[in-house]
Amino acid sequence: MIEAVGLTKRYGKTLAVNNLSFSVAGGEVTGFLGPNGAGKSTTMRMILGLDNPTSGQVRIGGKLYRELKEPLRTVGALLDAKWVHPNRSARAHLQWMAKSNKIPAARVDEVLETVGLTSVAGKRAGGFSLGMSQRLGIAAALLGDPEVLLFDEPVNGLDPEGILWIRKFMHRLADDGRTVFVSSHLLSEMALTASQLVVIGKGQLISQSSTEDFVSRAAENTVKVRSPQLPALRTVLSQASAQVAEDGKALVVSGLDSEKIGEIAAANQIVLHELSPQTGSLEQAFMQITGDSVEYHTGLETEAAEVVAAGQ
Ligand SMILES: Nc1ncnc2c1ncn2[C@@H]1O[C@H](COP(=O)(O)OP(=O)(O)OP(=O)(O)O)[C@@H](O)[C@H]1O
Repeated sequence: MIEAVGLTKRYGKTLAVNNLSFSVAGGEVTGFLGPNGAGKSTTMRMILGLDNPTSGQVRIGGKLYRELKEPLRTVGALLDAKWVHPNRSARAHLQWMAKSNKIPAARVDEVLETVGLTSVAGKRAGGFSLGMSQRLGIAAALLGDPEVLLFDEPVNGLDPEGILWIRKFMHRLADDGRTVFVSSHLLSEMALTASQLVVIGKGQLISQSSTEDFVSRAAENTVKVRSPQLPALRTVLSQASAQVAEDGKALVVSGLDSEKIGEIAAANQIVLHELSPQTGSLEQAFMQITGDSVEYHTGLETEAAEVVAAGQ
């Protein structure tokens, strides 16, 4: 369990994190989503005691990081996968970490096995691919068998196989009952990985909810209806207080679900050729909700929104 209350971090004139409160529960993967520069890494560093909040606080299992007696046994983190001594082997790197944290040496081979690095454990970590480095970073995070795991942009730069591996691995950790908090600006990836979302923009909380709720709340849910009797259908739907727009030979209806629309059409003996709910995507929801919170507008956001809209 992670609990942030009024968490704030100021760097000179930059308010990187602004009065942020949220909580992350065990047994689920929680995504930490926000545009570039939103304050995700700063928040993660404060959770891990690597940066001090200007005000507010964040607790792990009820304790501040500095109050944890053996931090690695409570919380493990993958912040920067390339943070290893390049000439050390994977095993030597983990042995050094285990020793300095009073973790039994036998645990090293266990975590190497867990992340699938046993066969390359004796090789120089400096020669590892990004995917292997990520696995080594995850092995390090798991050394103390912690209840809480933080991953900062873990799939950045990975190939599809590496992305799939990380996604499945996170689900496994959550299924064990652990608290898994993972930051990303990749929305589609988060939709597949996380069942809960904490969304921030410009350092402030935008939303905390299930991924499902986030999408359905933000993206407009409409129903596309085609009929040879469009004018009559339009009239009866408007009378039922639906908002009706015309899109070529179809109507786009909001304010009524497809069941209700079908019933109204049947009651009025109107033939339907199509009745299809149009659900918004996570991308649309994200654009809509964080639109005003993107720190540096490049025009790409609008372009991306148009691409998403055109694909619907
Ligand atoms: N050490 C620092 N000194 C000064 N400003 C900083 C420092 N660290 C972060 N910032 C600023 O704080 C804001 C939040 O940065 P942060 O890296 O936390 O965002 P982020 O959401 O992780 O972004 P990204 O997705 O690009 O990694 C940015 O404006 C950044 O420039």
